[in-house]
Amino acid sequence: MRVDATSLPGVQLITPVRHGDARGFFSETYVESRYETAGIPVRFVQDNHAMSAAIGTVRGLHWQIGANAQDKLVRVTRGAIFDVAVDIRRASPTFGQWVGVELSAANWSQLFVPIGFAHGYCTLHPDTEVLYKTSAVYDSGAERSVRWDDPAIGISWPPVVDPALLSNKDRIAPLLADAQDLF
Ligand SMILES: Cc1cn([C@H]2C[C@H](O)[C@@H](COP(=O)(O)OP(=O)(O)O[C@H]3O[C@H](C)C(=O)[C@H](O)[C@H]3O)O2)c(=O)[nH]c1=O
Repeated sequence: MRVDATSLPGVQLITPVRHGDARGFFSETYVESRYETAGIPVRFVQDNHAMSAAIGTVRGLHWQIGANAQDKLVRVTRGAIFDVAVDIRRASPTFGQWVGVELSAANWSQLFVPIGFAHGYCTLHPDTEVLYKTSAVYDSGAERSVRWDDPAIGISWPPVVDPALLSNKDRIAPLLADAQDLF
């Protein structure tokens, strides 16, 4: 398993080993003890699976607050995404800064997004499937969001987001300056 730091301390890129043979491959995509050793001492309690049919689908930027704040471990099993984490901890020296990485079925990489970061992605292929673990369960009342294209954050999204396919919730998300319940 390879672990790489990103430009945002705490946000890590993990690439598990894929054992290939004439049939295909086998991969241990999560082993708690191995991830603890890698600096991800998190107990995950929920698995999510999202499929997006269209290229240029944007989901995010989201987080949960309070007891339902979530660490996330994100991977792609079909297609590809540009996966983004944004530091929303007001006291952080990197507040408002973002990091983006391509996660794909081809590169098999995972992104660890700790509590304190907003998360979002855009799809780079049709029928992209994203699987991710969270360290707290879903609570719609604890969900908060900020606009994916807020100029104050300035994420360099790939051209596929022109036009972006958005949920109604994401279409009306607030700017960072107006967002509620940052960390
Ligand atoms: C997140 C979530 C959603 N849902 C239900 C609620 C809606 O009926 C439906 C779609 O929810 P939503 O539009 O919030 O899904 P996304 O836009 O993909 O939201 C996710 O987007 C970004 C990328 C994230 O990191 C979060 O995990 C999450 O906010 O699934 C559930 O039942 N459980 C859940 O954990």
